[in-house]
Amino acid sequence: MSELRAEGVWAGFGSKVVLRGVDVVVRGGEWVTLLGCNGSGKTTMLRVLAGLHTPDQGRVLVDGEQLAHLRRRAVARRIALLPQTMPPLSGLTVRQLVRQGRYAARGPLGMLTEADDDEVRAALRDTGTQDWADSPVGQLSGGQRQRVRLALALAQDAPVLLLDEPTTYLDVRHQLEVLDLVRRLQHERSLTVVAVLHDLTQAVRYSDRVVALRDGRVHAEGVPQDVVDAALLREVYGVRGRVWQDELGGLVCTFDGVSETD
Ligand SMILES: Nc1ncnc2c1ncn2[C@@H]1O[C@H](COP(=O)(O)OP(=O)(O)OP(=O)(O)O)[C@@H](O)[C@H]1O
Repeated sequence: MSELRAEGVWAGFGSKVVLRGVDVVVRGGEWVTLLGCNGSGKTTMLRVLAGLHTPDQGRVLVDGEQLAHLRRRAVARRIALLPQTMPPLSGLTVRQLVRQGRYAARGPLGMLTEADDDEVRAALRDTGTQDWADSPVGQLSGGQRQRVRLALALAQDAPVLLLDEPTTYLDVRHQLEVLDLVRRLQHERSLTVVAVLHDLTQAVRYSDRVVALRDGRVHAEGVPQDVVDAALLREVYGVRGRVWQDELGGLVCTFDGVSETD
């Protein structure tokens, strides 16, 4: 199980400061969800955690090793990222694309072995994408493509999985299927998961802990039941709403409107 730790991270784009001294600890095997309104820095934080965006100050450690001291491939063996957007997928078939996940771990000149193909098959099977293995990715629907992209990240077989809005484009059934799948893999493969989710009910249901960002700082963190409340809706999202427990014990958020105070 891998622990991911960000210490005092400041990061941005040129003179634009996005993250202002963020500390986040994700313990091995834990699922932490980053919350926050549009533009609050969630994607930037995920990219910092993936070693793809270099902080201006502070550092990120995976199992006590600084990402900045690891080679790109060594990072890829430890951390896989499902990004929010991907470049156009050209004419690759689903299998060819998912095999790219193995090259991320092996290097572009590395030969793929039977064991690599087993990983690819497992990723296709686990995401329910094996029926499209020989179809061009470009011919799939947005939701089907999203599941293929998850397969690509899983094929990397890294102990840390970072997911930037993994349920985008998915209908509600496939949203739950993907989140259930990630939770199953979290337990079966002892994955450490950091996700960005916009649906608060889902965030509460699937996360061990949540970290809410506001103006580039950690505004609140903890177990979801402690953190997600009406004050968080107002302070972090600027909406009036209620958070209540349904008869099955799950937290549900109901929104009444945009807050006048924020
Ligand atoms: N490449 C870039 N160049 C300049 N500014 C950027 C760039 N990428 C993001 N930003 C800015 O950084 C801030 C944080 O963006 P980020 O994508 O991290 O937010 P987010 O919380 O993930 O938002 P969303 O919920 O909309 O995905 C925003 O103000 C955004 O405009």
